[in-house]
Amino acid sequence: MKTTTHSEALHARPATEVAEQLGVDPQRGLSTGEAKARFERSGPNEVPAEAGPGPLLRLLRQFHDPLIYVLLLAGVVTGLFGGYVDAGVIGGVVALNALVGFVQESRAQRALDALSKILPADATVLRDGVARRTPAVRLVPGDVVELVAGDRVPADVRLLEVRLMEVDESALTGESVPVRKSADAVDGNAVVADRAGCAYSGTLVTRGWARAVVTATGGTTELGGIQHLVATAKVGATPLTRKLARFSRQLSVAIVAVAAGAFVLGVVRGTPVPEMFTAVVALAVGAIPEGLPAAVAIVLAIGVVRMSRRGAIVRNLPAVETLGGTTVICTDKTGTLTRNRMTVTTLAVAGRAVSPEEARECLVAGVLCNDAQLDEGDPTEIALLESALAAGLDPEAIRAAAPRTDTVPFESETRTMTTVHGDVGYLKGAVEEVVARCEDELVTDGVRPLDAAALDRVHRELTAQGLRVLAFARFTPGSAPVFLGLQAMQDPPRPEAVAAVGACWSAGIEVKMITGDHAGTARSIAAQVGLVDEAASARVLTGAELAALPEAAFDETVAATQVFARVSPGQKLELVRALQRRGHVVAMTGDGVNDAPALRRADIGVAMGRNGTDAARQAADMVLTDDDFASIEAAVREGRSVFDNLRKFIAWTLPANIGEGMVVLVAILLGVTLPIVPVQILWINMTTAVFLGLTMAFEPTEAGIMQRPPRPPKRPLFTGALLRRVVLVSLLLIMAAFAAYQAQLAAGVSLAAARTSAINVFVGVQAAYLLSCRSLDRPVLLAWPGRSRMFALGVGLTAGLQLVLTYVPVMNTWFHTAPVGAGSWLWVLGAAVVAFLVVEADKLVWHRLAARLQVSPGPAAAGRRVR
Ligand SMILES: Nc1ncnc2c1ncn2[C@@H]1O[C@H](COP(=O)(O)OP(=O)(O)OP(=O)(O)O)[C@@H](O)[C@H]1O
Repeated sequence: MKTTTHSEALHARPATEVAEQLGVDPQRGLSTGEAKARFERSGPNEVPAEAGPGPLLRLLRQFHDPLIYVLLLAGVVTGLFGGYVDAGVIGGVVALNALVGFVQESRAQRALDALSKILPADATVLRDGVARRTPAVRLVPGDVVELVAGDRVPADVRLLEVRLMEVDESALTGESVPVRKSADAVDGNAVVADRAGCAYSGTLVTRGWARAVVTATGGTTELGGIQHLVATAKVGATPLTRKLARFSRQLSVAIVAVAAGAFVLGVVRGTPVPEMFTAVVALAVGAIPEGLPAAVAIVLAIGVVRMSRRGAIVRNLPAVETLGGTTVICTDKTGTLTRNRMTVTTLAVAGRAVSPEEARECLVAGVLCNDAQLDEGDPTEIALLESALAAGLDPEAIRAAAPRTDTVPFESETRTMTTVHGDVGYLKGAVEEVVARCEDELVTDGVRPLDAAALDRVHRELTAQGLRVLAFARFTPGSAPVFLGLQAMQDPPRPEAVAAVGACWSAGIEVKMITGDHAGTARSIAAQVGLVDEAASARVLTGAELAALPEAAFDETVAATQVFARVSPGQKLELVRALQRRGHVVAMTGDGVNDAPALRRADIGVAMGRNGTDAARQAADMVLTDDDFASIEAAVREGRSVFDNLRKFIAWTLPANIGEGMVVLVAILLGVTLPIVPVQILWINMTTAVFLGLTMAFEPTEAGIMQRPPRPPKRPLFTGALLRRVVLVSLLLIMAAFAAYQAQLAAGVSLAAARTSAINVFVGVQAAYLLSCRSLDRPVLLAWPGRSRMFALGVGLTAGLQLVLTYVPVMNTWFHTAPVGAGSWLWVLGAAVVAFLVVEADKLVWHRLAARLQVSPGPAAAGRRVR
């Protein structure tokens, strides 16, 4: 690992000295002006992205393809034998293909690049004595920052003041056990992993708090030095793209073999070598679905962009595929199903609801044991400030009168928070936790032993209304706390979440709630959002019950439970595992540092963009910009749509390609003149692949997409139905082209005109089949997916191009075509209609058959309820 003498000096010296050397007062931070001046010098705090290849290189790379080499060779050979025009056309087609590939690649990449920048990365920075959230890119050496559990360390820092801090440095050192930090200097020779007094950019604070001074930013950090910065969204291979790439390689080899055979056969029969050579090259180029992997990447990228518009940012491409197959969604309650806008509605003291006057001590505790400001902080704590304000108290004055001397911050594990203000301390948190530590409670006329039964009764009443209940206690350090009372707050469900939960149910996707809140509250909110029919019938398990489950019954009980309450983050991982063992594809939400393992393990880890921690976002496959459950449902819908569109694209492209190749092959085998000559095959291949095939990537979501069960995880991409369709349509294409060609010749037109008819018929059938592909399994007119501008545009453009090919003289010269009459166009129309009807009839027959052979329901369908 790279160590500079400069940073060695920093970790080996006392923190105060380091601050001094960096010219900053640790209590005040830099001044805004100084920070600005330093920013000019140091530049933004980001690791300069590795410059990718320039546009020219990327364009040239489009030619780096064995197929293109063959094609270019064919062009050269054709040219050498005097076929200058054909050679030119081949060259033009190759150039066009490269250009289209270049433009598409750039667009997909740009869309994804833009997305990766949406993820916010802020840091708490002290400047002019005030702590503020500031974009981490603005940090400069000398800045004083505060770090708490959940933060990603925004730059290399020397720790000034540390409270129980632990940092996960695995991104840097590979060591996955979090490291304990302190403000102490260590030996000058210590390696990065042993420098307790420093923290490094990109590592994660897993526990505690610290104040630190920035020592290095941007490219000069340890992480920048070794170029390890975790890039966010990346274009990468997915299981599907890998499968497809393998498939198209295998197919290519087979086709090349067939072409070689055809070449030998043709030459033996006496066809001139150059002519035969261009013919088999056309066969190969026509039949090989060279655009398949690229098209799949484009479809996925479009899916990512569409999802981002619906509030879901996908961090890795395979997630788009997986999303569509999700069978269960495990979601948080607060903020995801509810608005995370809390209002205290009830105060209770001594086991009964009381007026604000009677709950004064409880309200004061809510103000003091609280990190929020009225306009900033944890919504739960803001609600406590507001309730005090509403009761006529002045939070600022209360805080000023009792300055805080110590804090034990809130953690999901302990569910409590403690503050000390000189000789009085306050405790707030989950009712069970606080009660367990109190023996006495405050009543109007003094202190009496805690009436647990009365408290329990009122607590149960409050949670049954879906209220989130916090308990408060006061203590003098060293003695047992006195119970002060309860504040119960309302957090209304999001209306859009209610609709989304319903949509998930009808899509055969189970929704489970996992919350740190009380079982009663969870049960009531579950009923309010429609996650269960009524609160009483909900199957609710608490974290403690979960822990006590016998192993044998664990998976089954988890699968049958809808609400999990008082769950610790560690248990989320167990839940994911149990559901996966039951064959589920699991989406799991999380926002805390401790949720990271569960998010990683889940098939789709979902983190919150607004209220989540960086740690959760790093571990997630998808980030919700609005923290809203409805966005998960929308993403699943898009995921299904993407998968549909992929299948549609493949179902269209394979027969089109095979048909193109087979026209040549069949003619060679039969020893007849070619109905479509090589340059024409190239024309068809290039124009239709782009203007017809790619429109499938833009198909709107089919109606009813969320009314069918999730795709079984193991269903292969190439189903029997798809293969049958490929054979059928390839045959249709070949027959139509040959029939039109022969009929036109018989009618006495020129060879060029007959071939032009064959081309137009071929393209016409491809367009008709494209229409049919808009719904793969059901007759398209019955399952009409709605208007698609892209589809109309694609078909329109293709028609226009065919007219140009047919009637523009220069095209006639280049492509050996000739103007045709009305009779020829009737052939096009007829063939298109017949092909369309045949495919639709085929769907109808198989649809009926499939309905009769009803497949047995999968795990998700079994758990589905009728609503
Ligand atoms: N700031 C806080 N101070 C003290 N106790 C708190 C605080 N916030 C929450 N609690 C207590 O801890 C419990 C668990 O809260 P936590 O934030 O872990 O889960 P949650 O937000 O209710 O649920 P979810 O996991 O659905 O977001 C709450 O029910 C409450 O009793």
